[in-house]
Amino acid sequence: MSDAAPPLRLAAVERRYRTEAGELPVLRGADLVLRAGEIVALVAPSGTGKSTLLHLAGLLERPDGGEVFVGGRAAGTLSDNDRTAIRRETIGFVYQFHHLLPEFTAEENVVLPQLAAGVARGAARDRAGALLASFGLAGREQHRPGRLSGGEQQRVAIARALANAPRILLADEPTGNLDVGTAGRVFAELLEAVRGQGLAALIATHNPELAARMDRVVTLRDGQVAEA
Ligand SMILES: Nc1ncnc2c1ncn2[C@@H]1O[C@H](COP(=O)(O)OP(=O)(O)OP(=O)(O)O)[C@@H](O)[C@H]1O
Repeated sequence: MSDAAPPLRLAAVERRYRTEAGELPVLRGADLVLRAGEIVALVAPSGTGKSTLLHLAGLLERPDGGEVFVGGRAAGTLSDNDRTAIRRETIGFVYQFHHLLPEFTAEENVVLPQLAAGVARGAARDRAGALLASFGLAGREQHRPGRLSGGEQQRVAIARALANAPRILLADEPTGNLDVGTAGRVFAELLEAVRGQGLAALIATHNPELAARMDRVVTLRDGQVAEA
């Protein structure tokens, strides 16, 4: 991995879905560079491909054309196992709905991705505790998601995304499921964590006030990334 390379680069990325009505071209040559420490808002109308772009950027899917570079490595040439390893070690995800494992405690939800990355359980628990405390969740580590508020659940999901000290954070409407006041607070905490750790972030939101708190705003137009 080259230090000079940006954490994330999309080059001429294409994605088409096959539907009953025929082929739906969603991304048609999308280019995007995410520099180290840069927080970019992705603001575009519903159905224009924000989630699709985030899935491709996060190596959850492969593009139909073009290339995704993570830390300068072309992801298209890698095996599924290598892509999984890069995703686990380099990229953190936050979704609109927390997707926490309901039968596990808050702490376990933050510990598990670390165990998957080979971290010893003791160290993983220490890091989970510190992360949860940084999001105001000290004392709630042993609660299952069902016993936490929506804002608390989303804070645990953010802590989980940061568990393996990623270089890149990708978020799809991370506070879209919360009331306005809670959304504003959780979003501020998310940005503080991302800035504090010097991560590059790409965050899709429909909320222009939240977008204005980021470094740069991009949109999707005709299947391409454009400055907003
Ligand atoms: N697996 C799929 N198969 C077929 N069509 C899909 C699939 N996933 C997404 N689409 C279509 O692709 C387009 C882009 O979807 P996507 O979810 O990326 O948009 P979005 O900008 O994230 O929307 P929203 O803001 O509503 O979440 C939409 O028209 C959607 O219906």
